[in-house]
Amino acid sequence: MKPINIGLMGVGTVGGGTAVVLKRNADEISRRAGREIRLFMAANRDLVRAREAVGPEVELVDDAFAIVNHPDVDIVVELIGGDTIAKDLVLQAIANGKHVVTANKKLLALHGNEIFARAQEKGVMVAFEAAVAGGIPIIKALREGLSANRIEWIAGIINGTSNFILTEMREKGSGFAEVLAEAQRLGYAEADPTFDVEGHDAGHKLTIMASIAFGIPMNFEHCYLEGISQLQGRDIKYAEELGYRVKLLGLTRHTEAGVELRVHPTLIPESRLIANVNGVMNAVLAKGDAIGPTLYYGAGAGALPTASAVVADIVDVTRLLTADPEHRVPHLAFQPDQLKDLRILPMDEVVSSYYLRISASDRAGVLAKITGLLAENDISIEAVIQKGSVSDGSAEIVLLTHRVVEKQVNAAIAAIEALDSVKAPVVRLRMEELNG
Ligand SMILES: NC(=O)C1=CN([C@@H]2O[C@H](COP(=O)(O)OP(=O)(O)OC[C@H]3O[C@@H](n4cnc5c(N)ncnc54)[C@H](O)[C@@H]3O)[C@@H](O)[C@H]2O)C=CC1
Ligand SMILES: N[C@@H](CC=O)C(=O)O
Ligand code: NA
Repeated sequence: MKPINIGLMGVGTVGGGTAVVLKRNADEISRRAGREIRLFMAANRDLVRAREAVGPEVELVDDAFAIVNHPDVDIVVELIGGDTIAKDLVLQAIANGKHVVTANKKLLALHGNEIFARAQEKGVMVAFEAAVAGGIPIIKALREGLSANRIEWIAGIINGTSNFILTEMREKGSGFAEVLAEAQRLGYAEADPTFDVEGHDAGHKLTIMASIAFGIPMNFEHCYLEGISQLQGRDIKYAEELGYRVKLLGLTRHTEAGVELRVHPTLIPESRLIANVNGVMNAVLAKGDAIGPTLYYGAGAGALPTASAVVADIVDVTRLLTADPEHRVPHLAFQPDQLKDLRILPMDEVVSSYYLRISASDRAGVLAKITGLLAENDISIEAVIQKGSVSDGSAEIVLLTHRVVEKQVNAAIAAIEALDSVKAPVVRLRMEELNG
């Protein structure tokens, strides 16, 4: 049987890793796919670096359109990133009837609705396992393994760079900028690392998972994003004293009122497995009504782990090439005409528990005033610690609340900040039990 010809666009961290895995495991891969899979052509801006990665036998070009328009390329692998040229290339590949494998979560979260519609019309596959949680086969698990379930919620540590930064800061006391530079050197970070540390990348991945889990279109524009750049070391420390770890979490939940779609630093009880996921590792907790909570763990970024997912998609697509398009697994798990446009809840309507840190004058009666304002807003307190007076005569009060709608917490914070004895903005972090 004729080999499957791969056209690789972008030979950087993930593209280079993909070339390595395709070559190193060629025998295993073709035994699984049922035919030889060969790297036929590659495109990269820097031809010298790309040549080192792909070897002498592969045709190398600097114009990726030469790949999507080449009649002998069967599967186009997009590993350039971003949503400008990558979008044009993917749409052109689809228009030319080629199957696509991509690791590009930004492209899918922002333009997936259009891309999957075009792919559907042309009867081609767009596979994207590497786009969410790197090497962890989470797309496969959500789309196929849990297809009997009504998925209730998903919570994930889905940005390796942020988790690496939080871990290094906590364990070694390293500085934020220094650890971010290390994450960039190791190839974990996005081309623009603000996407990692401000929560955008996790938001892209969460958007894709919510779409597959609940059968909704991509809704990235409604995803709430808060990253780790403003997180302070003392809050991580106080959280630990109270038995919690702080993680950048992507959380999506199907409620009667709509779908929560939010990314933010989150306190998680330290006894949970997911609270102990460190470094560049990712983990996704998915709760199905039949199976209960399930946990998926593995490397969320880096050349070879991400290539593992890219190559698995290439194998999947190869196996299904001859299948009637109607009998393939739908791109977004649900049949395309069964997607529902559910409402995404604004943050005001989200229900969570909260960590509040209040810097107040160390005077009698201040704590009573604060707890009074919380009570006025129907917020009950789970724990309080007061840190001793600091040199300027102020003290820090750290409170954990029970679950309450966010609008009420915002109202209470505004009232607390209006007190004469409160001098600085209240620090507010969300807290999730994640116990099913
Ligand atoms: N690095 C990681 O651990 C992971 C990355 N991803 C995604 O994989 C994709 C690629 O990421 P990386 O490999 O890290 O990026 P990278 O920056 O290392 O590689 C991108 C490559 O594309 C090339 N390129 C840029 N514009 C081009 C153009 N117009 N024509 C041809 N080549 C061009 C660059 O020269 C570079 O070699 C992105 O969508 C990223 O979000 C997904 C999961 C993990
Ligand atoms: N920049 C991303 C790469 C993988 O998706 C991350 O750090 O997780
Ligand atoms: Na994955």
